[in-house]
Amino acid sequence: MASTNANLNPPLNTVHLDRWIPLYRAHALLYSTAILGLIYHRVTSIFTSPTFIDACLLSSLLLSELVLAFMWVCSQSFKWRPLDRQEFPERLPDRAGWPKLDVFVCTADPYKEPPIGVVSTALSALAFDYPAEKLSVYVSDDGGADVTLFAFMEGAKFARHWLPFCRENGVKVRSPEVFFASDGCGGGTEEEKLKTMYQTMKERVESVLEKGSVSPKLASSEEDQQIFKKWKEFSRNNHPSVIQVLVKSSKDRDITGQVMPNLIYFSREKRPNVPHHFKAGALNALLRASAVLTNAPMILTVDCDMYSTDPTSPQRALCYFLDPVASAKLAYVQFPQRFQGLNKSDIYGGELKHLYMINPRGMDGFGGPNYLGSNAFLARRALFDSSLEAGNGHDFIKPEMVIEMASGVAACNFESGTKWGDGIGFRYGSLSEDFHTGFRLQCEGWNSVFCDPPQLAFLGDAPKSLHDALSQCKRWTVGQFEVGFAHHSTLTFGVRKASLGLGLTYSHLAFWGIWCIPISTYALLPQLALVYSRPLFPKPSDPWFYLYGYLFGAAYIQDMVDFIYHKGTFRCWWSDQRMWLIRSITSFTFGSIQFISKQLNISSQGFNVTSKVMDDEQIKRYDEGVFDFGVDSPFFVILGTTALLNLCAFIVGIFRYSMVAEIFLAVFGITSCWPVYEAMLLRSDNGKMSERVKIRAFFAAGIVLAVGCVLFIV
Ligand SMILES: O=c1ccn([C@@H]2O[C@H](COP(=O)(O)OP(=O)(O)O[C@H]3O[C@H](CO)[C@@H](O)[C@H](O)[C@H]3O)[C@@H](O)[C@H]2O)c(=O)[nH]1
Ligand SMILES: [Mn+2]
Repeated sequence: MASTNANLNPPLNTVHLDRWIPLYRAHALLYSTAILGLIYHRVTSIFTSPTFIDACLLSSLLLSELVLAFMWVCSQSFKWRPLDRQEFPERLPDRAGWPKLDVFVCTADPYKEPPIGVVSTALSALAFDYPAEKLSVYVSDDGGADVTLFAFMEGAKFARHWLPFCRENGVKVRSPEVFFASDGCGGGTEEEKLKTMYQTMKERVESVLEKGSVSPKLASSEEDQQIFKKWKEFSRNNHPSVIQVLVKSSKDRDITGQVMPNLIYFSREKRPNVPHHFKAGALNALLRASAVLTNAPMILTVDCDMYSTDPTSPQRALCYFLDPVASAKLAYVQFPQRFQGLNKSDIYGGELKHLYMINPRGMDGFGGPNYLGSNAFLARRALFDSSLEAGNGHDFIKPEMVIEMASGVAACNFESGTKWGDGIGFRYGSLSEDFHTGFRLQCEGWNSVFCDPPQLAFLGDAPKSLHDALSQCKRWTVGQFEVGFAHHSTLTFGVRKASLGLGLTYSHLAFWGIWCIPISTYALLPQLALVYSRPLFPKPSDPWFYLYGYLFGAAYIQDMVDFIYHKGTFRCWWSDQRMWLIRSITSFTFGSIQFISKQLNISSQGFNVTSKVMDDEQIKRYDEGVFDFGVDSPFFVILGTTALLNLCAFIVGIFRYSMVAEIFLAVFGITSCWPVYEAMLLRSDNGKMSERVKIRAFFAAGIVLAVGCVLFIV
């Protein structure tokens, strides 16, 4: 299929179906027959099992296999009709016909997200190759931090030099932080001058960050001084809305006299005891405030660490928004999230290739990818009809009045009694507001597009410590469950309102967390069976043995081929699958527990922002590909326990030849747990596992063995 657009000749974009689809489907057919065979075998062996305990043990394996089968069925829709798209920005109409663009950069904590990094991200968007009078960059500061505002005041001054420099030298990566950390572009003395300017600004910002507040002396004007004086009474969760227009397109010029885009600092009002709904709340407040100020029909959301690496990416998005057919119900154009500085084997699977590259292509075949929170161009009208809003894009006619109006809509109680967060704007009720918002939009009949051009568009930071990576995944697990188990569930509502294919893909993501059941079972039960010599799987002489072998082998091989086909390497695939196992027994397990306690009102945890700072030693370890177990975390206790049990099973059961399947699982467990043994027994650096964690792991392993003894022997 090559669907071209009849109205436009030549088209702005084209779509092709993946050429391997027949192969995927043939394999799916074969594999599903094998799954049915396995379930049949399990059920019959349960009914013919000699004792009640045997029946229970086999039933728990059956439960695990049913979960795996459910996840497999859902995942098939990613493979059913993946799409490849191509855009032709050179065919876009004249710039005069382009819509306005508002960019939202979110930050939440100056100590976890260094302000200078946020400024660099914002500058990379400010320097987009886009008509300056149509572009506005907003930074949403949920940390309500004066140092962030200070950093942006400095950044605004720097931008006057930076934008023309990028334009004149054809710079691609327009984040100054990244540009100056690299070799630059051979821009001569001008480049040297800018580098010094940037370094000075960075040092000023960092010294303010160290001091903890901006002394009014640092402010460059009387007016700015007044602003920082007010901050004395502000705290993170108790302050009025602050809106500062730092660069004003209608008035400010860069050093070459050219028009500049708007740059606006924004921090919504926050009060204790008024729920603020984390990032979704911030985006909604900004959605309203920006409607008053600039009201661009196209919005780009980026996380503070996701800078642009291609100044022309808005033009790619336009290839869909200006296409009369594709744009009719288009809610967003999603670019992939890619990450910088991953080590060679990507030990923590930070690339998340399935999540950010493979799955969205698959969802595109059914109406579009989920919204990934960052790197997405959204149609404002899909989020809310801004013509209803007071103000409505005043282009700064009466500055004081307009700012007052914008502050009014950013008030913390503005939303009470309205449909904001439920039907309008970014959706509340899930810690994964991006997942929830995309899902609901698609259920309402909106489409999306996955735009993955050969030229990288955005680059960001992935967690580079094991604990951070697992905590982030735990938050996602809770957030996705909140969508999966909601009244408007992905499985029921999604399948009905969006489509079967899309409903299943969303369900696959929403129910990730239940992978903890099969993986934990497979990581413990066959190993106990091996220790106590009580087979759970068929012997190699039994033909059913080969069915299990096929199911395991084919799943792994398909995953590996898929990974490598999508520009991966074998080593990275190995890390990716190992991290999936690690996440399953840690993040998914704790996430599930947290979700349940939240439902039962026992406890609830908010949005724990991922830290974007690390100390030098941590960075060195990461770069060398060495795992970091250096914090006391319950995640590591579970990992230690699992590693010990697999080792123990292997040592005790190595000669039980009739239990080949169980021995294989133990060996597989040991191979996957190798970094855990190193951290427990062989290492002496600060990233090793602490004594406390080790003792707990040994203790827990002992308890599991004792329980196993009761189950298998008594
Ligand atoms: O109360 C909050 C919490 C977070 N953020 C911002 O949200 C973004 C994402 O936060 P981060 O801690 O980096 O979360 P990640 O898990 O890395 O982010 C992924 O997952 C989030 C949902 O869980 C999405 O919002 C993100 O776009 C997606 O990249 C950052 O820019 C934060 O500043 C806020 O603005 N307010
Ligand atoms: Mn992030």
